[in-house]
Amino acid sequence: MRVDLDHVGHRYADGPLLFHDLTASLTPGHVYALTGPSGAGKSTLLGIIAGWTTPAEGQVTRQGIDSMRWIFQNPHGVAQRTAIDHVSLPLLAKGLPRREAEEQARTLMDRFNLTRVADRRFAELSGGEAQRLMLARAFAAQPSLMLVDEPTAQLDMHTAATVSESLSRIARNDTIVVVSTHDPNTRDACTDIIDLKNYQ
Ligand SMILES: Nc1ncnc2c1ncn2[C@@H]1O[C@H](COP(=O)(O)OP(=O)(O)OP(=O)(O)O)[C@@H](O)[C@H]1O
Repeated sequence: MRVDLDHVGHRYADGPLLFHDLTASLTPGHVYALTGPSGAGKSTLLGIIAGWTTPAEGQVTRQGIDSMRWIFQNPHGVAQRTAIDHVSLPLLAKGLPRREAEEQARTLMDRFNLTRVADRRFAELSGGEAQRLMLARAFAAQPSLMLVDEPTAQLDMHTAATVSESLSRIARNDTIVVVSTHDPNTRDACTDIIDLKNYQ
């Protein structure tokens, strides 16, 4: 399972070249921070990695990527459903019996420090809890590729720190994780850094 970027660069129509000559191999077990100044093309590169945008330059090759999850800066959940329901659902969808799905969901939630709020409704969660829940839910689906766009952008510093801390623990040998971020704590929680500043 891997995504290879080979001399990738991008510009929109006749706009300026955002970045160029980016060569990198993304493999499971790593959490890649995608950093760079505002407008450098972080979200664009996430779209290129996902295969949604064709780069203006270079090649992207994907091997063994059969599922993908996006997590955006605003957590979206079902207000009246409990936190654990959100994490159990992808497990139930995979065919697990309810009891087993809930057991696995609780184990996952524990990893994201959500045990205390497992039975709370989504509407009652704090911003950091809701964002961590999005990470736990995405992991429950066991995607090969997980793309996280500015997960702490809407959070205060303390809450953001709890999300960054969870990111540091999500490296898994069956998922490639890429996180676009401005936040130095989030960057430091990742295992690798791709700084677009170096490709301008
Ligand atoms: N579909 C599009 N068509 C034309 N220009 C675009 C499109 N999407 C993004 N851009 C421009 O490309 C540049 C890079 O945008 P992008 O959102 O990838 O940057 P970013 O590094 O994620 O920025 P930020 O940190 O502010 O979120 C910006 O100038 C943006 O206005």
